Amino acid sequence: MKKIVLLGYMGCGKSTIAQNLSKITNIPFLDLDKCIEKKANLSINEIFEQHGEIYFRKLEHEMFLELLQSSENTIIGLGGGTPCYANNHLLLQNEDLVSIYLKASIDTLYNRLVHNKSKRPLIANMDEEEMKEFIAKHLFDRSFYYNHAQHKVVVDNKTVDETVDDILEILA
Ligand SMILES: Nc1ncnc2c1ncn2[C@@H]1O[C@H](COP(=O)(O)OP(=O)(O)O)[C@@H](O)[C@H]1O
Ligand SMILES: O=C(O)C1=C[C@@H](OP(=O)(O)O)[C@@H](O)[C@H](O)C1
Ligand SMILES: [Mg+2]
Repeated sequence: MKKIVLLGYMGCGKSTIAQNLSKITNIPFLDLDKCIEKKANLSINEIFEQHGEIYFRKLEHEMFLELLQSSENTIIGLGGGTPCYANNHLLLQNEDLVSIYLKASIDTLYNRLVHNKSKRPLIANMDEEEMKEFIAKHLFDRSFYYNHAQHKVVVDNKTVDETVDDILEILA
């Protein structure tokens, strides 16, 4: 069994879907952000505030490598920016893993993130108008990296279970 890596923009459902996929498959799930928080003993917000984004990206790259190098079978939920720094996108094409881009539209992302921004330092201080514009531009910039995933699942208008089923079909 290969490691399963879920990627995509903030709010596309990486953490939620990884957790549910884990319940169904009995494959343990690791959230990259949670692993970074545990190792640094700081929340993602605190890392950004106290050390800045560049430092966070360094920790993120190191933790991604660490998780990939472990021999354990796992489902890994990345952070939204993980594929976009330190050439992490090239690791998505490694044959030892299955990488899946959870693709969501700007509207889906906006509707989820507008009520869920406080723990996401990149958008935490934006008003609604700013956020919509930011997501549109940022998603466009990042799509190049997300498109390095081996597989893509469109998540718009799907329940968690429906998205999990789509992933199970890829893994079958
Ligand atoms: N169909 C769905 N699939 C995934 N998440 C959903 C869905 N509908 C609503 N949500 C909500 O959207 C948010 C997705 O956030 P999260 O799983 O943390 O995404 P990510 O880790 O990609 O940032 C959660 O609050 C989740 O409850
Ligand atoms: O898109 C990003 O650059 C980030 C996404 C976050 O993860 P989620 O996508 O799970 O919110 C977290 O890693 C950090 O706030 C930066
Ligand atoms: Mg997450």
